[in-house]
Amino acid sequence: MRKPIIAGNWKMYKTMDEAVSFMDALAGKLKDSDASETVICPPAPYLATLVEKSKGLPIQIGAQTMHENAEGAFTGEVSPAMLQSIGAKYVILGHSERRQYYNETDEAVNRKVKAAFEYNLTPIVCVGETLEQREANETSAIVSDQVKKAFAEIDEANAAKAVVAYEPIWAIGTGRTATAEDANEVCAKIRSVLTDLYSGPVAQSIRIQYGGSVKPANIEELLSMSDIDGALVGGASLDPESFAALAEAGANG
Ligand SMILES: O=C(CO)COP(=O)(O)O
Repeated sequence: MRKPIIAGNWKMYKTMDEAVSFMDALAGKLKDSDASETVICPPAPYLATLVEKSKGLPIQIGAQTMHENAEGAFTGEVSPAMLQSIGAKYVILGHSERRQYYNETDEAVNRKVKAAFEYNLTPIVCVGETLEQREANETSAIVSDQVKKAFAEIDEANAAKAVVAYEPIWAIGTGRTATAEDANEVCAKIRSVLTDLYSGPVAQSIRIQYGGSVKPANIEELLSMSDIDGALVGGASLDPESFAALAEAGANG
């Protein structure tokens, strides 16, 4: 049985005061349940504060990206060792915005996935096709290739802990969600690629999220699908009421 995982990706939103108010508003609204997991991925300057604020709450804190090296002369970057040292537990890797605006390649994503495991961080590995690719019927090939490259040389023990997020690029921030059936079909394809790479039980234990205009109004249908084990949420994770509703759906489903 896979635990649903609801993760909020705040992207480049909120001031420190707003981030702290969000955590205060969320406290008491989340069910402390072993049946699901809830994660917030704030901008880097708020990570350490939010790790402190999350203590005693059923919520984990994750980063939105990281460098692949533990340290070095990489001005402006944040390393996996730094994230581990402040108590972050998750890291989003290969988000389509990182791939598009910061030229993150599949090979770079793979190096970061390896680094995440080295520092005991759970990677949320993002994959997804553009609208053009979907219209050209390339979704399955593109997403399969991204998954294979992200998991290259990752052993079974680590792979079993990973989270994969299927985020069709055309559904991000557009209000256009993939239908639950279409999203599930791609998530099932991802699981079949993972079954080819690893043993069946490992592929069955890897959690696969859907992301792209997820809201309280559509989360239950998405979570009811056989291969969707959670959601990676942008816009609707910024408001404590709506994020709490998403987390509640995760805990119920
Ligand atoms: O990119 C996303 C999460 O990583 C999805 O963003 P939206 O939920 O705003 O569409």
